[in-house]
Amino acid sequence: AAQVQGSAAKGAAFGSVIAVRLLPALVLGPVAGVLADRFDRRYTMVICDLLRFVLFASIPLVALSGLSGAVVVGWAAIATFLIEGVTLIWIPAKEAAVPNLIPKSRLETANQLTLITTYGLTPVLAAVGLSALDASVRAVGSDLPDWAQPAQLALYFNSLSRLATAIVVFFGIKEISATGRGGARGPAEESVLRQFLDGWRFIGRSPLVRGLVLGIFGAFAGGGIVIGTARFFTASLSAGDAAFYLLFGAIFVGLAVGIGLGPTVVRDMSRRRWFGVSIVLASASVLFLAAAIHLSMAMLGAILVGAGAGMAFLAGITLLGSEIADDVRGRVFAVVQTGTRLVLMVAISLSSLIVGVGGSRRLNIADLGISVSSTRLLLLVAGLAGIFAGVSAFRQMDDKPGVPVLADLWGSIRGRPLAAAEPFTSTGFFLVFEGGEGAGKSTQAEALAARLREQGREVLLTREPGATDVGQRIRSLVLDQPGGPDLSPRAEALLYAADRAQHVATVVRPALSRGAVVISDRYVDSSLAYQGAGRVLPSDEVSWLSSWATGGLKPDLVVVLDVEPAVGQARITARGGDADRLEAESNDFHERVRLAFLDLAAADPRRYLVLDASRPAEEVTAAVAARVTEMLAGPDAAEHPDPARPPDTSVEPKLSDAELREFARTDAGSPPAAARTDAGFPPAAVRTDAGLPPADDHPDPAQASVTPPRQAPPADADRELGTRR
Ligand SMILES: Nc1ncnc2c1ncn2[C@@H]1O[C@H](COP(=O)(O)OP(=O)(O)OP(=O)(O)O)[C@@H](O)[C@H]1O
Ligand SMILES: Cc1cn([C@H]2C[C@H](O)[C@@H](COP(=O)(O)O)O2)c(=O)[nH]c1=O
Repeated sequence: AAQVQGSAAKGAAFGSVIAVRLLPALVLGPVAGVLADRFDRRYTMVICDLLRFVLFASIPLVALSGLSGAVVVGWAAIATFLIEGVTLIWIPAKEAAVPNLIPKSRLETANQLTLITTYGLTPVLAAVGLSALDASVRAVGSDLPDWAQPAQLALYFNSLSRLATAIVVFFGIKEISATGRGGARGPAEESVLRQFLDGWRFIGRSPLVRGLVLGIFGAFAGGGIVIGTARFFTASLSAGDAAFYLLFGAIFVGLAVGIGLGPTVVRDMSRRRWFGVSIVLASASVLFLAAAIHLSMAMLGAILVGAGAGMAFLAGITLLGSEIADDVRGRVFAVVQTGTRLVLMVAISLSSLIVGVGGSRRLNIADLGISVSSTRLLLLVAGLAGIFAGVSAFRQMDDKPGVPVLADLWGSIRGRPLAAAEPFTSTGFFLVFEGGEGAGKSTQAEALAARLREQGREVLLTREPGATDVGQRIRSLVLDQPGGPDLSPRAEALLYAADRAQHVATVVRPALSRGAVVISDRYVDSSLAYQGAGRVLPSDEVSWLSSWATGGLKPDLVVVLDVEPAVGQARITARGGDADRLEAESNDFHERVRLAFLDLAAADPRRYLVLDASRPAEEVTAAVAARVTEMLAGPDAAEHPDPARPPDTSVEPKLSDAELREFARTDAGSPPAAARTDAGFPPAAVRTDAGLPPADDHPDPAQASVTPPRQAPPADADRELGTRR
């Protein structure tokens, strides 16, 4: 088509070639999915294979029949077209059946095997086998009968391989009928049209599927552009055909590496996240290709493109297989299959047309005479579009909102993926006071609690360690001295984490679920500062431990009361009593602790308020109250205009139970914007950390009592921890 003279004719020729290649996919693709979901998949596969057996065999047989060359070629084209069509029906039936035969945990390994054999081993074996056949047939002599020509033999082989598959599937894998959408159920009751429309509706409605489809199409579009521009690209490197094949080979090496080693490298990383990250990797590598000035750079880029695409492909089909219900799986696979063909063909054809026409242009920018190649521009656009698709897919599918992706990836590679926030719905506000010894945390926490109660809010004043029965025992283990246990830093970190886990599960979460304002004297940052910076344990490990203990619960606001250790120490001495194990640590230790608090605050200024705690207590209280009032009024002020009235939990959650359940099944990664928690805003709105809480995670407010650490709780509804000293 590209060689046709005249741009209009060229365009028409291109259009027809694309149309002919895509017609079977366009016509049969949508129906294929309905067939896979409507009928017994085993019979569908067997019938398709028998048809392919006949069609493949017919090509050489017609050639032998003595009909004219035009008829032979014409039939070969028609048969190929029909084979393509039948294959389009066979693939979704097979793809939708596989997840029913394999345990979910082994699906990825099965997909690895399928992809490596389909795209790696089998084509190579076929090429080697065919050339061996060709060589041995030629060795026999030139006067071979027509039926024994290598191409004819290859077609008979194809034909027989379909017959073999049909026999194996029919007699050997009867489970295909017994599981999932099997023949026992017979054709579905809805009409084909209805099923077809339902399939599309499902894809449009489900963020997971939308994300997958978007990501896969984006990746294929990028891949198509890379293939379409490859020859021009090697020319722009002043390299010849050999370089073109080298780059092509590099992409396949990358694919094999991605598919073969990807899961071993990322280990337990969420597959939803891995999918998005892989697409971004592939697309960023396309950008790298666009900028390559040497063949070695291009080779590296091509390997990375392949690796990213291979990982995305593997993650994508595994997610499709494992997360999509059996009754729509065939239709989803069919859409993906049809769409990818379409996107790939259009991307290859259009990109080669554009770069063919565009060539290389010399732009005179400020007399610099810069040469801009349309190939590279196109690669640039493809890379950017791919990154956009990857990021969008990631956002749609993310099942760990709030967990930083690079840290999560790194944790996964090291074998310690970060935990997703625990499912949880909150209408409350969580505030933490942090700081060194004697900074005034208890003083400020009590003052704030009193103010908020005056406004009619339910306030829970609590602390770490020691807010629960278990916590009190832990507190005396970690802090009592002399005569206390000689704790190692790790044991100390684990004890604080255990106290926190109990505290969050039995005190903090229940109160937040009720809509209370929870004020805690110390929380996670104390572990990061004392065990991390103070005891010099790796802070990411301490952070992981705390995040695991709390199920990812983050405060809405952390107030860091900053004071020089000497000043705090003087206040404690003035207060009287013996220094505990940590108070008795060196000045250097307490300096490290102080700097750690300041570093934590600097890294996330929206969630922290750092105050100079050497100022008079009342000034500090006023500053805290101003920030808290602003946050509590925040974007939700209109929702709870009367501060004397606690938030109306009867309107929460905003989604019905059924919607929440659906949401949790298909979209646990994307809580509605109003319900997000990680950034701290909106404080008084519903907080769902990860979609639907399991049934027993809805604590009964009546039972969600706080165990007082030192004295009985006051009789009123607000529960308070006793004064500590
Ligand atoms: N801004 C302030 N200026 C002077 N003294 C203060 C100030 N805030 C608190 N104090 C006093 O300092 C002492 C320690 O205060 P507080 O118990 O509130 O500190 P803390 O940070 O909770 O201590 P700890 O680290 O032991 O938990 C108390 O006697 C308190 O009255
Ligand atoms: C939560 C937490 C606390 N610590 C240390 C900090 C203090 O020295 C004590 C608690 O005493 P306080 O008088 O109640 O402030 O424990 C820690 O090292 N790690 C933590 O996670």
